Amino acid sequence: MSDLREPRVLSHQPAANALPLIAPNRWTSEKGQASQFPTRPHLKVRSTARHGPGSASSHPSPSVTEIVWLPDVTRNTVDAALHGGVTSIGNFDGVHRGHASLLQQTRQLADELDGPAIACLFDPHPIALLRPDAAPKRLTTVDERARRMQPLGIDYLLVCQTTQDLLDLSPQAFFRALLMGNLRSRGIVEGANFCFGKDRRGDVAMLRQQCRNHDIAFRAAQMRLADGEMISSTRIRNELDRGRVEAAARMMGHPHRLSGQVTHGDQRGRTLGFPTANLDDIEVVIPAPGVYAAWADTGDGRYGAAVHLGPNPTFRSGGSSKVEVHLIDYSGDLYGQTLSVDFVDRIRDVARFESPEALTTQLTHDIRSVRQRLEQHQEHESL
Ligand SMILES: Cc1cc2nc3c(=O)[nH]c(=O)nc-3n(C[C@H](O)[C@H](O)[C@H](O)COP(=O)(O)O)c2cc1C
Ligand SMILES: Nc1ncnc2c1ncn2[C@@H]1O[C@H](COP(=O)(O)OP(=O)(O)OP(=O)(O)O)[C@@H](O)[C@H]1O
Repeated sequence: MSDLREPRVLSHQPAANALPLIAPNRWTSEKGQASQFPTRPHLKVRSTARHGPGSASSHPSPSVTEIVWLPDVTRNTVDAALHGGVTSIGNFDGVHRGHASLLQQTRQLADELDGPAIACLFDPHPIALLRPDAAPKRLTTVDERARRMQPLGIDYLLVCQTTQDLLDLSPQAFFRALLMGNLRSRGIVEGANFCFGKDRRGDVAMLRQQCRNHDIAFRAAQMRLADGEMISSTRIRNELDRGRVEAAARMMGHPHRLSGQVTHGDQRGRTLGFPTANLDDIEVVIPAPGVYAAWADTGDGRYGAAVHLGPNPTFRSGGSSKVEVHLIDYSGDLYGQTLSVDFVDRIRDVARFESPEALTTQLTHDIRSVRQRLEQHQEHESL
């Protein structure tokens, strides 16, 4: 059986904890006031590759996907470096295969027009303001989205603060404020189902017409399907809610990643022979309860991992739901660190065992299943 520990290589995707820390609510300054551009911190996502294979842009764009925060689309202006580029607007949650194909076309048109490639999203998710009870938990943080966009050649991720004023803009006013007034866009790329402006009244036909009126290039991206159905962030969330992490990964083109701070659990895991890192402060969707095969990234290395999501029904005190990670072939102290977990497959349901010994026997089987599954995954990845 091969060692599932992998040496740490500086890759295109640095570990989450390698990034500078920024306050959780970036739209609020320490005094509780919305801070004004350009005091907003810019987060640079570093990488070695620039615009993906075959790209030959002459535009002097940065070698990172830089996050730019815009608190008020109608009142604040962006830096001139973002002017005259190609823009694609959406939520880009999960940066799935449909988004990837759209963003690659954004890069391509930006190269043709010799301008920056810009992805633009709204934070918080508009539904959080419109119907707070229905707001979905996100698949990816903004930082993670930027990290995923870098190999696709996106120069800037513009994050516009969602406000009621912004949601009240008509499609025409939205087009004027953001795409003309602010970004001075020379090209726009969107998928066929794109809607914009108050009550989502603007559609692709209207956008195309507006672009024609203002001499802006417009390209409609082909919608990407999986199993005959359109890929969407909503569909991926639904798969994760059902524990189908493999189906979610197929649609995203990468496993679902969850990061958290390692905290103290009940200290029971080590007595069972399987110590676990308990994760807190998780900002993204947690898949359905169950036992999963995953890769865990400590910042110093990547390890195969058996992940337990849910309660510990075997123990009387185990009623609350937890995220527990057992790193295979690891010994060390992870308390206080950030740990990232990439979900590969679901192994089984959570069960109640007659005794701690029966649970330990099951855990031994689980680790074997996880190893096998990760070895297959590794082989598949290297093809
Ligand atoms: C791979 C794996 C599978 C697990 N499956 C179950 C399970 O089916 N039922 C259960 O009660 N606990 C399960 N557990 C959780 C253990 O009960 C838990 O790790 C133990 O109680 C330690 O808790 P602590 O980290 O808070 O000390 C599992 C843990 C791991 C790592
Ligand atoms: N499957 C897809 N193929 C190609 N483009 C897509 C696909 N899904 C979305 N897009 C396009 O990506 C841009 C961003 O879309 P957005 O992030 O809002 O989409 P989504 O994944 O459908 O999300 P949600 O499920 O929350 O509606 C839009 O132009 C949209 O048309």
